[in-house]
Amino acid sequence: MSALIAAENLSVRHGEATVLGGVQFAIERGEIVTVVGPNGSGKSTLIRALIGLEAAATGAVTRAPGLVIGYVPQKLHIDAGLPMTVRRFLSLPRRVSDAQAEAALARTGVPGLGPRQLARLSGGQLQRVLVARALLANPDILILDEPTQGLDQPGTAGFYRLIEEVRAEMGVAVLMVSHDLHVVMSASDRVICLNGHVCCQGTPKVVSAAPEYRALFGLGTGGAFALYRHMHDHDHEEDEGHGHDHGAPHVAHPHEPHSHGHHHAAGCTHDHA
Ligand SMILES: Nc1ncnc2c1ncn2[C@@H]1O[C@H](COP(=O)(O)OP(=O)(O)OP(=O)(O)O)[C@@H](O)[C@H]1O
Repeated sequence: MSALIAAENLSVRHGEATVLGGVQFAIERGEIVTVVGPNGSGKSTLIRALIGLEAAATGAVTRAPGLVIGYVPQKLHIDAGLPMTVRRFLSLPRRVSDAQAEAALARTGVPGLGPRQLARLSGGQLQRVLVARALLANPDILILDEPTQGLDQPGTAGFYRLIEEVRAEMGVAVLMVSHDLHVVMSASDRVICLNGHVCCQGTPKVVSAAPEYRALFGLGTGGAFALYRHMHDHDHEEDEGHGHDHGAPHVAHPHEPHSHGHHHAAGCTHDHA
């Protein structure tokens, strides 16, 4: 299958500084891929380059012909003095019917919010409204930059469950940036660990075991890796986790779980630039 979107040896510069170098990856239809990395590692820059808001200094971004991207920005700058209902916001930039608007709100778990003022929503409600708006374009891929920033732990876990449900229902691919390592590890098919370049990428299991990842995030065996393995070994031994409700993260078992079969990761590229 050809990729929906791919970065091929992508570099991005800001002035003299190379912010991203030699980035290589591809996202296939229906995948949930998460980008992790420390502050300033180029995550937002990568997202902006993928949607065409930043130019490539070298390399290229390729998109499947006719690709529709549903973009959920990191921050929405809402002027509190400007009245704007959720319903009106959902019709920007493209007018949608009341039925379409309500269906999108219901799908993202916030039915009936249409008449509410955008500026008065809670952080979690606003995120869901942003996803609802992105889904109205019927995208092939949702791209979200730190969608759970400012949400509490249950809010974050609930948001990731929503993303998995949307993927299962609509077959949409998802690329997101996140700092919520534990949830990322349970809710992503693949993780890309970024630090100015791709340190490593692959399944959560492979990435969390990679020395590059551990050096950046300082996780021992009791961290996200153990959590991920626990959930996967006990919840669904043989499948890839598509469409499952993983529930809230819980404490890992101390015993060593047996390994199981899905090692389809790209593995780690030892390409310290
Ligand atoms: N418009 C710009 N001009 C110059 N430098 C920039 C610009 N935007 C970002 N940078 C720099 O590029 C680097 C990567 O920034 P970016 O915002 O992509 O990182 P990030 O991984 O998303 O960080 P965070 O986790 O803090 O959101 C940083 O060093 C940042 O200071």
